[in-house]
Formats: sequence, C-alpha cells, structure tokens
Amino acid sequence: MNQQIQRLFEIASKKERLIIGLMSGTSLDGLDVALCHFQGHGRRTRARLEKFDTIPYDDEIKEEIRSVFARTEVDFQQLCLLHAWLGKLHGSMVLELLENWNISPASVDLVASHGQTVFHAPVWMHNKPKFGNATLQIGDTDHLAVRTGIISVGDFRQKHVAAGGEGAPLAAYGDYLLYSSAHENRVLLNIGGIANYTFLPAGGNVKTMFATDVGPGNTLIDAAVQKFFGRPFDPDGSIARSGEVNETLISALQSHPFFKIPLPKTTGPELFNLSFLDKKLEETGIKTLSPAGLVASLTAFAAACIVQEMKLLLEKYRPLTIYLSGGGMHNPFLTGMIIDALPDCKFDTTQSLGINPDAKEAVLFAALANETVAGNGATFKGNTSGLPAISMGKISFPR
Ligand SMILES: Nc1ncnc2c1ncn2[C@@H]1O[C@H](COP(=O)(O)OP(=O)(O)OP(=O)(O)O)[C@@H](O)[C@H]1O
Ligand SMILES: CC(=O)N[C@H]1[C@@H]2OC[C@@H](O2)[C@@H](O)[C@@H]1O[C@H](C)C(=O)O
Repeated sequence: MNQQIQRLFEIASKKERLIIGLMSGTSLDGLDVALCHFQGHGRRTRARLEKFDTIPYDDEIKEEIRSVFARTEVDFQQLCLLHAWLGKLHGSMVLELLENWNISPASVDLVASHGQTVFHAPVWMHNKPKFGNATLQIGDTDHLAVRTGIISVGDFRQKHVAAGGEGAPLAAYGDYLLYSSAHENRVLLNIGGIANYTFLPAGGNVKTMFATDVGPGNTLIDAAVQKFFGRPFDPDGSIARSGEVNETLISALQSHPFFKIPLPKTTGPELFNLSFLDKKLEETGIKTLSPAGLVASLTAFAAACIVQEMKLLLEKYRPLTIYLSGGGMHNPFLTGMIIDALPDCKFDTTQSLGINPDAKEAVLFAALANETVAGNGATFKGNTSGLPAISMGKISFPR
C-alpha cells in the first residue's frame, strides 16, 4: 500500500486531529492561518482554536493576484504561474508560523486550504446555461503538501458545484457542525469582501438551515477607498463617518436583479466592482458626490443589503441572535447602521461561541477537511435549502 494512504487512514481513524485551516478571501488582505484541535466529526465535532494569525500580503503579492482577480480576460501564463506560486507561498507561510509557534509540522495532521478565488461564476451571472455554475480557486495543494510535508486538502468548492450548488457559501456546513443551538435561532453573519450568512434554526434541524451571500460587504468600500484615498480600507469607518449618505445612489445600487434572486445565492467582485458603481453613477446622473460621501453611501449600501435580508428572515423566525465575524465587524460605522436598523435582533460576535471572529472562515475550512477524512456527507441529508449532502475537498500527498 502507498505509505501516504496508510498515513491518511491513521489520521482518519484518530479520535483527535490537529488541522491547520487557511483562508485567503476576496479582500486580498492576507492569509488567515488557524491551527485547530478537533475531536470527533459530524454532529459530534468539537473544535478548539489553538493558534491564529494573519500573514498580510505585501504589495507584490496583491498586485500579482489582482492581475487575474475577478477579470473576464487574463494573461494565461500569469494564471498558470500563480497557481503554483501561491501554493508554494502558502506552504512557506504555514512553515513560518509553525516555527514561530514552536510546533513541529510532523505533529500536524492536515492542512485545509481554501486557496484564492480568482473567478466565481454562478449561472445567473454568466447566463450561459449549458455551462452551469463554475468557480475557480488557485494555490495548488500539491505544492502546499510538498513544501510543508503535511497532507493537504483543498479545492473544496468543486464538489459543491458538481452536486448542484454554486460552490459557495460553504460556511453552512461548518457552522451547522460547530454552532447549532438547541434553544436559539442563530445567524452567523460574516462581513468580508462579500457579506454572507448562515441561518441555524433553534433545535439544530438540518432541513431548514441554509447559507447565502447577501451582497457586497467591504468590497465596494475598499475599492472606493483605494481609488480616492490610497488606503487599503476605511479605518474604523472614519472616512464614511465624515461623508453624507446619498439615498438615490443606494436605491440605484439595490435595483440590481441580484437582489431579487431567491435564496440561496452567491456573488463576488465579478459583479460588485468599480465598473458596476460607475454605471450606476451614470444612470442616476449624480455629479456632486464627494469621495467621502461616496464611501459613506457604499457603507450604507452594504448595511442596507444585510438589513433587508435580516428583515425577511425575521418574518419567519423570531427571536434572532446575530453573531458577527469578518473584517467588516471592525467598522463601527457599518455595524452601527445594521444594529440600529434591527432593534428586534440580539447582536454578538463569534467570540462568544468560542471562535475569534477573524479566524472563523479559516476554522470552517479546517472543519471541512475534518469531514473529508473522517466524516460523511450524510450528516447533511434532508436539507431542503440548497445544501447537497456531501463531503468536500481533494487530497494532496507530500510524496
Ligand atoms: N479596522 C477596520 N476598519 C474598517 N474596516 C476594516 C477594519 N479591519 C478590517 N476591515 C475590513 O475587512 C476587510 C477584510 O475582511 P476579511 O478578511 O473578513 O475579508 P475576506 O475574508 O478577504 O473576504 P471574504 O469573506 O469575502 O472572502 C478589509 O478589507 C476591510 O474592508
Ligand atoms: C467563491 C468564493 O470564494 N466565495 C466566498 C466569498 O467570500 C464570502 C462569500 O463570497 C462566500 O460565498 C465565500 O466564502 C465563504 C468562506 C463561504 O464559502 O462560506
């Protein structure tokens, strides 16, 4: 037998596993690295975050990724080179952190890598039905495995597409295993580049739980701040706070057909980008908006998309507790608008559920890898809200 299969069998048979989750999201701010301890699998999963850090991407890395990111036309050589380069880079970043943490790579069972989404294409967006849904993540896990010597699991989204999904959001799987409550209707709201949430009904019924994207979280805010202020994001919402919100622009942005598509649905910076914004500015004929007013309006737009979805959910489920995670929770101008508009909801962060909100997505991919080796897609059987009953991820051996 291939020794690596023997090793995989041993890892799958263990009662406890040490798994590193890696997430590099749509904001291109860096690689989130979460070292997690898992006990069990499926409904009996227990996760503990042992260590967490984000390795920021320097300007060179950001520029290289941006050259292929969310574009319909790219340099194919560049895409090919990046697929390998990012895999190696992520591997080196993992090794660097393990050394800082004084943890031997040999003690880690698996690395779970999301990779870098470079294009996300649900059928509603490309409108070519014969192709169906499609999504592409780069940063090959063979490079990660060879560089770290750790069996690596990646490319999680393809199975979801193959089984009828859009390839996202996958958060529902991990959220259901880790955060379901017997007594509380929970919303796990992640405000990253794109905002998405998982709904978990009290009692942990697999049937009605679901996850969906709701619209741009920070992606348009970041793009406008980068263009007009030369900074990566709006620190603590200070720019937005100094501008005036333009309601006409918000209505125009919200008139996009995406907001009428039934749940669950997904989107990305392929739609929510500066060209989308420019088109809407032209349509509305707005000429007098200051850069700070633009950032304020885009922040209010991001909040409005979230609030609209939460109000629809409240029509069916009450009371609701919303647990925040993702970088947008550090923008009090954004979260303030959401909280003020939803007086009937209780708000908290995933810290109360035992997970650092900045680490949450990386932990979720580690939980998915735990299921890849030890779990069973049948845990999710019976869901009627668009979640195929599958386990996901492809396995790369170091040798
Ligand atoms: N102090 C802060 N003030 C304002 N915004 C912040 C702050 N810290 C982080 N952010 C926002 O959060 C973003 C990063 O969020 P996060 O890392 O959750 O996104 P991501 O994982 O890349 O995106 P996605 O979840 O869509 O893949 C930044 O680009 C910025 O817009
Ligand atoms: C295609 C893709 O990478 N989508 C991301 C993105 O970032 C947030 C939102 O859009 C979500 O749908 C998804 O990530 C999270 C981790 C998910 O799959 O649950």
